[in-house]
Amino acid sequence: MGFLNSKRIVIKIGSALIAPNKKGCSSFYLLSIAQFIIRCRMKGIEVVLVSSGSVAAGAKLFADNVSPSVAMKKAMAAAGQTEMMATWDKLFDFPTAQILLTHGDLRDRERYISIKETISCLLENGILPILNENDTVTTDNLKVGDNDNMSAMVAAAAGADSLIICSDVDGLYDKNPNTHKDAKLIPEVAEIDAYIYSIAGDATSLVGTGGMKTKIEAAEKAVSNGVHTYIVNGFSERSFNLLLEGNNPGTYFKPDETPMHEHLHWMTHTSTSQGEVVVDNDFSASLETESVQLTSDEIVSVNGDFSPGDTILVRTDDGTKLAKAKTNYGSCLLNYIAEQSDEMKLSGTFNPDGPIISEQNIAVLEN
Ligand SMILES: Nc1ncnc2c1ncn2[C@@H]1O[C@H](COP(=O)(O)OP(=O)(O)O)[C@@H](O)[C@H]1O
Ligand SMILES: N[C@@H](CCC(=O)OP(=O)(O)O)C(=O)O
Repeated sequence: MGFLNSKRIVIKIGSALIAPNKKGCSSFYLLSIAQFIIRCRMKGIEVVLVSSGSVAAGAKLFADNVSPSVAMKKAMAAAGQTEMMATWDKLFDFPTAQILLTHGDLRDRERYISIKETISCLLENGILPILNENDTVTTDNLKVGDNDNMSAMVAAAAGADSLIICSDVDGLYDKNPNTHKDAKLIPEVAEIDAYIYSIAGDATSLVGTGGMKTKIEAAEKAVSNGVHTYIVNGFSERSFNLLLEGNNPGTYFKPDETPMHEHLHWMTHTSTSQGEVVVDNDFSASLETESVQLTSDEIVSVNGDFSPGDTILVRTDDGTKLAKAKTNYGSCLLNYIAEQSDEMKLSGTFNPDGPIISEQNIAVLEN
């Protein structure tokens, strides 16, 4: 089992564990989680914490909080975040650090590198990084939206070997255990396929976001990065004891044997496309070969506004998503290339500064 051999882990804690029933923060469940973190560190395992709960923690401060507006939820997050950090902080006798992120930060390569470097520097200095989404400044376009997916992105940024997602149930069941008494726990998932997604439902608790669906999305991101991934019951101290004994307390997702290269993983699972290039079937066919190169004669059209270095989606006219790639050209120049005469495009030689996308920067998507 992978966990005990880990050098660095990410542990994600859901809202229900921090602020059960939206009545402010409670250390009731956090005590055994903090003990686990301390014991990991004593074993030499570096720990990064992704903690939800700011909205749930702040809710009690707002009079009419039954169906809060978006603005009120952001205010709850701002108020609850300080209480949540203070609650964690008093459980440790080593320093903690707060990192608040949006998807806008994670999908920008420079800011992503900065996050990576900060996390590593904190760990090297014995400080526990505690991350959450910066709910107050997010917009629909900028947010990850749930901390399950964010924890997988953080696991990649941190270069973690294991991701432990602590929830309010024992793991992934063949159906929602809160609504089906006969639901059975699935101890191990070797491959995340359509069946696994079909059994993963939404949250049914008062405070959770995303339910099992976002945990499966997170697991998919993590295993493709070679990360041992677990969904465990964070209410139970037993889960943490079992992990520390090298056993699986919930559902274990086996990591891919050949993890994606770091940059390709970031492009596929963290970055979002700033625009798209529609290509012909010759390019689709070339994806099956050893040397993939997009030439000007294979471009059908260019959509969106992007700059050199941005991530773009490469797709066919019928909408099939072929690849995500880092473009060496901006949309203006690619539009110009796409509009050239057939003779010029046929030569495929409009290449003043090298290839349109470089082979090592193409992440082929599975359809
Ligand atoms: N197949 C399933 N197995 C386990 N839980 C499921 C399943 N489908 C839906 N769920 C729901 O997912 C919930 C956990 O997700 P969520 O409430 O978002 O928790 P968290 O706050 O820990 O992220 C469970 O309480 C359960 O109601
Ligand atoms: N950023 C939000 C948490 C969002 C979220 O994913 O919540 P959860 O499903 O409880 O992990 C908060 O701090 O309230």
